[in-house]
Amino acid sequence: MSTTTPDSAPTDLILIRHGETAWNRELRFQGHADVPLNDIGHEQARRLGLRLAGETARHLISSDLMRAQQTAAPAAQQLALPVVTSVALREQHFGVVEGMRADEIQSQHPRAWEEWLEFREDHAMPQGESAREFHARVIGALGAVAAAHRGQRLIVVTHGGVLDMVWRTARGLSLSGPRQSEIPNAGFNRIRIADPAAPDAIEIVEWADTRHLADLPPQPTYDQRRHLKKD
Ligand SMILES: O=C(O)[C@@H](CO)OP(=O)(O)O
Repeated sequence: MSTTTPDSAPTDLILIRHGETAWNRELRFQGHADVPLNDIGHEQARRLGLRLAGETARHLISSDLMRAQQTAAPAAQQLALPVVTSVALREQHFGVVEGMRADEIQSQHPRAWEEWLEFREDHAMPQGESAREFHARVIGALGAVAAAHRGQRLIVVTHGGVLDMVWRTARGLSLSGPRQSEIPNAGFNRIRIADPAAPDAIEIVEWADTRHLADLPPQPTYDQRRHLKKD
């Protein structure tokens, strides 16, 4: 029996947003800032590792930022896989506002904050990356990963913004406008890419499943304008 994978087989990607950090709980913009998991985030990662142990994944790829690598570590141990890191799977770059809460940005960079609230795809925070640039980076990176491991099952640990780009692309939504999907820390998402040469054609198979996180503290909730608390 042949063990090669037919060229037509879709690539199955399990996409994970990293576990919680102190800055997630404080609703601070993180972007490329390298923030570690907090205690809840480590417990989320541990539970995720147990859940992923049942997946026949062949590769484990992670954003090189610490919060993603720390989330990948228990799964790597369960599956006895090395973690391959990728700079291209980092969060959107938020430039000078990284580390700030919404109220701090509003007082220190009022114009940038006003523009942010318009959610235009060509807007970038000062010294940051626009949604359009970010989309090209991350969908290109996922296409390259799918091409390198065609027809296989992979685990990719990455960030909320990356998952937002995947959701918009799969649903044919504009890159402008606020997020329209739930993206919990350490949630489980599964997508398929049929043709790595056309990575925009994404099928969403499962999204935002958090059954493995039951009875952990509730995650901070956001209104449509990310980084603002709902209440
Ligand atoms: O950078 C951040 O603040 C958020 C934005 O979505 O991303 P993550 O916590 O997933 O890295």
